[in-house]
Order: sequence, then structure tokens, then C-alpha cells
Amino acid sequence: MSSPSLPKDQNAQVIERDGVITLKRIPVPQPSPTQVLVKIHFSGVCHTDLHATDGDWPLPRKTPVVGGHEGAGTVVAKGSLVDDSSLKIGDAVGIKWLNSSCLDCSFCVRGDESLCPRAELSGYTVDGTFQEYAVADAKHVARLLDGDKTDFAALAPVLCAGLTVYKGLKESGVRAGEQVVIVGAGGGLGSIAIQYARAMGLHVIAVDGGAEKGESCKKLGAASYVDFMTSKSVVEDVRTASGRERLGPHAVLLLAPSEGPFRQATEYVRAHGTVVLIAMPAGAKLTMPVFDTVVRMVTVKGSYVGSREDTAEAVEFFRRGLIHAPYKVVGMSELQGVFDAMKANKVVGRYVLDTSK
Ligand SMILES: NC(=O)c1ccc[n+]([C@@H]2O[C@H](COP(=O)([O-])OP(=O)(O)OC[C@H]3O[C@@H](n4cnc5c(N)ncnc54)[C@H](O)[C@@H]3O)[C@@H](O)[C@H]2O)c1
Ligand SMILES: [Zn+2]
Ligand SMILES: [Zn+2]
Repeated sequence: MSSPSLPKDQNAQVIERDGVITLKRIPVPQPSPTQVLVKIHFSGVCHTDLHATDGDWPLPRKTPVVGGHEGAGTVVAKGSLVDDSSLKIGDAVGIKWLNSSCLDCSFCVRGDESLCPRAELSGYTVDGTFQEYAVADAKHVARLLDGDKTDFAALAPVLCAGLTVYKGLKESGVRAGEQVVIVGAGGGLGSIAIQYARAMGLHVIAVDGGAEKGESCKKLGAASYVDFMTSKSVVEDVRTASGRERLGPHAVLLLAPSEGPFRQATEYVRAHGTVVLIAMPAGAKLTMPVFDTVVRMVTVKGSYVGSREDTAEAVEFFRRGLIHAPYKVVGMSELQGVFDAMKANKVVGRYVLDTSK
């Protein structure tokens, strides 16, 4: 089922080989029986898209592949097995990093779809959302639901950045009133993490570099800001920000694609606290002293995007008006410039691509 007015080809940003992404004309894809075709209005640019383009992760990528995995848009066609009780033409939906998963394995059945050994990843193992029309499994697209009122550009970053940090905060086990350090707080994941943390009643200590990011973090609700570029010791400054007794924060969300902050976090986290690894700097390793980790009872854990239920919850925070993270809209043709700014740590918040430009 599809609307008759669909074009045959379209613009897309295609990763052609490591380090090279190019704006091209390619065919509009057809949905398989279990997929929907989504007209992508806006797609956020995540640092993961830069890792995918550079090919710097130990995970095989399809080549060529259309990048992007924060696509917000409207269903324009459906496979024969997608009935109206599931999704209708015109529904507002989001395509996420998890393009599909088997829904049958032990992980999928428990709602840990991101751990599915048969998961397909948008903009990585299958074509993503840096195109005007993209396909995804009907069971996996995020339901955005508000129809005409949907703010697609503002919602795009919720689909990866928002979901990932919301899940990371849940995984950290912090409770309302406790302290969380957000490392990389001025970037895409970090800015929205401050908003989720505030909405969850947490006290936020932000870490990033430069005055502009500091101002943005404070405006979003961080109680204090540690500038890693000027600080003599990030470990000491975070401890000081955690209060008079300098016990350290209850949890840390590591969102900066750089190795140094991982070690620092294990040093400043409070005893019995939790360090959540989310950023994936190329080739990074984490070593920590066994003695300290034992006697301070520190937990270190990874957190990887989130399930369909986590997605629905993250979207619901947005729908309730609790999430206002900064974003700038530019045309999809300007992606390379966004990547260059991201590499230089110059992006405050998120860039969102308008796929029609
Ligand atoms: N685990 C997951 O499921 C998941 C999901 C999405 C993204 N990611 C990863 O998270 C990372 C961040 O993504 P993003 O889109 O927010 O990137 P971003 O480039 O928008 O933000 C990164 C921020 O880190 C800051 N930074 C750099 N070095 C720092 C340091 N030493 N100390 C403090 N801050 C520092 C930068 O200034 C920037 O503001 C990437 O590695 C990405 O691949 C992981
Ligand atoms: Zn992402
Ligand atoms: Zn599975």
C-alpha cells in the first residue's frame, strides 16, 4: 500500500568508503511486507554517524550505506503485513538506530532488543535516515502520535540522543535528589541528558570544554560546570562540586568521545556509585585499580541505546513538555560542515538536517 505520488528517486547522504560521505540521487526504497516507508522530515546528526563514516569502530558496516539514525517523519507506505491497527498512512513516527530486531531471541523477549544478535542498525548495517524516504521494521519505529502537532525537528534528537541518555540514567540507578555528572554535557547527548536528569529530579554537574558550552549547560539546568580545557584537575573540581564533604557524585554518564574522562570518572565517583559508559571513542580502553574499585564498591557498566519501551517513555517526557534541548536546523547538503564542527568539539547541542534542502 502506498500513496501514488511517491517519487522514483531522491537525495541521500551516502557513505561510499571510510571517511567519505556524499550527497547523491538514489532510488526511493520499497518497504518489505513487515516494513513501513517513512517520509523523513528531519534527521539529527549523532556523533555515531561520524564514527560510522570514519569506520573507526570494530563492527562491520555495510558499504555503501545511507547514514543517519534520528529520523522523524510520516508513514507514506506500508508492507502487506502491516495492518491499520499497528500503523496508518500519515502516522508520525521515528526511525532509530535499531532498525529491526528478531523479536524472538532471549534478549528481544525480555525487552533488551538492542542486544539482539540479529539486530539491524540504521545508517550502519542498513540504509538510514539521511535520505528523503527511509524504511524500517513497523514494530520498531517510534510512535510519535501527535499527528499535525508533531514538532519533527525537535523530536529527531530524542530518537537516539534522548533515548540513550534516558536509558543511561535509568541504568545508573540514581534516584531523585542524588547527583549525576554528565561528561560531554554541551554536546548532543549531553544537552538532552541535562534535561532528562532535571526532569527526573537529579542534581547535575556538567563537564565539557569552553565558555559557550558552560553557558548552555547552566541554562539547561546544570548546578555547576567543570571546564576540562581550563581545569587543573577535573577529578578535584568534580569532587568539590559534589558538596562540602567532597564525597563525589552518585553516578556518572560518560558521553564524551575521548578516553581520558573514563579513567577520571572512576576516580571521582562516590563510593557505591555507578559509572555508565555510553560514548565509544575509537580504540579506547579503560583500566582501573582493582583495590579501589573493591573497597569503594564502584559499579562500571555499559549502556547501549534502549528498548521500544524506553523509546516510548523518552518520547513521553518530550510530549509532556519536559525536554527542551538546543538544536539547529540546516539542509541535508550541509552534513560535511556539521561533521567538521563536531570533530572540533564546536557543536553546542544537536544539528538537525532538513532532508528537503
Ligand atoms: N551507547 C549508545 O547507545 C550511544 C548512543 C548514541 C551515541 N553514542 C556515542 O556517544 C558519544 C557522544 O555522541 P554525541 O552525539 O553527543 O557527540 P557530540 O560531539 O555532540 O558531543 C560530545 C561532547 O563531548 C565533549 N568532550 C570532548 N572531549 C571531552 C572531555 N575530555 N571532557 C569532557 N567533554 C568532552 C565535546 O566538547 C562535545 O560537547 C559518541 O561516541 C557516540 O557514538 C553512544
Ligand atoms: Zn546516535
Ligand atoms: Zn532478537
